[in-house]
Amino acid sequence: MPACSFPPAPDLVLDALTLRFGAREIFAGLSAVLPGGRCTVLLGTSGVGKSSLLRIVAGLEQPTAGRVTAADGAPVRDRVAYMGQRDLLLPWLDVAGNVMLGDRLRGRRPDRGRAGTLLERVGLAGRERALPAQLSGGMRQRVALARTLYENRPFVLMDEPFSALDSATRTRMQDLAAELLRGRTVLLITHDPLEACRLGDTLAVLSGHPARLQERIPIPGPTPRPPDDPALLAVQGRLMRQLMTEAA
Ligand SMILES: Nc1ncnc2c1ncn2[C@@H]1O[C@H](COP(=O)(O)OP(=O)(O)OP(=O)(O)O)[C@@H](O)[C@H]1O
Repeated sequence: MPACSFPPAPDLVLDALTLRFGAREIFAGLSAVLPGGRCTVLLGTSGVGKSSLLRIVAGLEQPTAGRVTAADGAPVRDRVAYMGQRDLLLPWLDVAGNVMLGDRLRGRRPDRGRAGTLLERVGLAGRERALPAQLSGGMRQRVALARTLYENRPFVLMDEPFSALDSATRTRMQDLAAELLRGRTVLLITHDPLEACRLGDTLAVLSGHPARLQERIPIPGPTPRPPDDPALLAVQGRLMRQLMTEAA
């Protein structure tokens, strides 16, 4: 799979998004631009509204008000690859079938070769015929990652995509994602400050009730950053302080 088979993806524009569940306002009038071809990492305390925001961008949740558009004016929804917190693998399809599910749903001919290459890259070569029930949680998450990468979309939305992985596998999968998602507009949720600083071009913290996006933190230099990169270490300390203040 090429790192990016189209020009850098456009900005995503979040325009005055409001979300209410009953009387509870999760966020109100939230606006932001997610820079095109860049990875924005979204952090914040549990329950603040990160997944809801991601689902709105994915078109899976309707905001109470506001809208999400792409800077090129074309519709967003059919250009999105979404990887949720739950792997959403279909239990009756084998691993390769799950990776190629999108093509099957769209009535397109699946590309077995590309699915196989991606499964190899996520460390699951030889498991193409396994059923999801025969896999560990971390393996299932890597199948979901392969499926997301297989989709080859300009907008990629990922909700804690590496949470079930041991730290060595997690680091390898972060490297793979950074390589294969280069040039796409990515919004990635994580609770892991190191992961945020390895992968993010920009960090955004969502906090408060209703939630607001705090001042964004840019990190210079290409991703994935090595864990001892000086730019990473400087921002990680600042980020930790901010997250601890928000959680207090
Ligand atoms: N369909 C729903 N109906 C009612 N309330 C909901 C619904 N979905 C989410 N919520 C509430 O909205 C708030 C934000 O949830 P959300 O899952 O977006 O948080 P989060 O920041 O992603 O949390 P976490 O980090 O734990 O995944 C929570 O209080 C949650 O209970």
